[in-house]
Amino acid sequence: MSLKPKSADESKAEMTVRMFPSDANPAGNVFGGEILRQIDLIAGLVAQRHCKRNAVTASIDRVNFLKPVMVGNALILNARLNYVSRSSMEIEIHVEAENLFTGVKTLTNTAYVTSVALDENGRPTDVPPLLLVTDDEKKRFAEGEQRMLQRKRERKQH
Ligand SMILES: CC(=O)SCCNC(=O)CCNC(=O)[C@H](O)C(C)(C)COP(=O)(O)OP(=O)(O)OC[C@H]1O[C@@H](n2cnc3c(N)ncnc32)[C@H](O)[C@@H]1OP(=O)(O)O
Repeated sequence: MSLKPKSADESKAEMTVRMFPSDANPAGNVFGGEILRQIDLIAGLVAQRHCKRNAVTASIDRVNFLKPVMVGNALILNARLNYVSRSSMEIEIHVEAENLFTGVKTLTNTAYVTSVALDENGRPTDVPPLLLVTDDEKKRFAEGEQRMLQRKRERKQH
């Protein structure tokens, strides 16, 4: 039975978390690994909202650390699906740090996560197609497809 297409708006997510001293690296700003953890968390949430199944992270790539995040900042993560193939889903994540004293928000990170939906036996399984409505959604999908093909080429080289 073919799965009903779903829009990216149905699964998109925003998450805000406060950064504490326990999230810091020895230099005093937020540890990159903590930001990656939050990226992985929100990507998994978006993927499972879309496929309504267990989904695992297959890759996290093109992670940019553009500016440092300070302890005390709120970390605001926005994530949405760009592209889906048979069992894999590409999620784009943008991270901003909000200075809670000034309200100034700074784009600090961008990343792509690929999640793969698994069936009851832990094998990759079909996900609903992505419903593409706007020109922006069609552009994101086409670019996501190119990145997926590039990832496949790179995996073959390993
Ligand atoms: C949210 C979490 O914390 S999960 C924990 C961390 N993640 C994990 O433990 C996942 C460990 N990895 C795995 O279990 C496996 O490698 C899987 C499930 C990701 C892929 O399994 P494979 O047996 O390689 O499956 P297969 O080769 O059929 O590929 C399935 C799909 O995954 C995609 N895929 C596989 N490996 C990767 C990768 N490294 N990067 C991106 N996509 C990938 C394939 O392109 C394919 O996509 P498609 O079905 O849309 O065409």
